[in-house]
Amino acid sequence: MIAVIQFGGSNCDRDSVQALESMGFEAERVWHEDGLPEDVDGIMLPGGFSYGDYLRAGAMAARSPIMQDVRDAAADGTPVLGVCNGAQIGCESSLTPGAFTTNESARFQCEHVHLRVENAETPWTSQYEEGDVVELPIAHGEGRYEIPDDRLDELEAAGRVLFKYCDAEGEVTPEANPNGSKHAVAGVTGERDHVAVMMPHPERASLVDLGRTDGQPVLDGFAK
Ligand SMILES: NC(=O)CC[C@H](N)C(=O)O
Repeated sequence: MIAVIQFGGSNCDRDSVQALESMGFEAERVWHEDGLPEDVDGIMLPGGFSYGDYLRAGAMAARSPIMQDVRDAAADGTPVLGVCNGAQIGCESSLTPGAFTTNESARFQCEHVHLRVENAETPWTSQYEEGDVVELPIAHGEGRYEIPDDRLDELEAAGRVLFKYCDAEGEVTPEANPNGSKHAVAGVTGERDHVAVMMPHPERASLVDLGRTDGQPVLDGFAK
């Protein structure tokens, strides 16, 4: 069973469960105060506005006791994927490096973007080829990836950048970077690649009925 953790203000938990179920996974919403069930095969931190994004997006949810269970499960090899607010929570709880902060535009942005697959050898990207261009939706006000330059160089060298924002041809340009993320980073892995976070929403592009399935390969990472 994949646990989709719900905090006060999460709003992509139902969509995430629906997308995962449509792909044949067993998935359940888990209220954070109830703690992590024992029989968990995967953990998704869904999008939304946990605690109203007060302090910094994800900062308060990261301090919920369930996040220690999530870190322990991740250390034991349970796959963890944080999407959007879940990505912010992932970074705020040290599952993944860096931080997501206010978009360069200082506005909430809701649009479709192109992403280039930087490393196709992670559970979340193994169904793509390196350099593939994927189209996924974004919807965030605090999606600008920030991290010290030398740390980012290390991550890039270690293949820990999953996706970069790019144009339709796969070129990484300032114009194609919707939020001003450093090096156009849209998603990174933790120390081990079964833990990953990304700002774009794969679950919003995983239902055949909605006409776009570019996100399914990401969610399929839970099966790896
Ligand atoms: N869709 C979401 O998860 C919203 C992300 C977030 N809390 C923001 O606006 O930055």
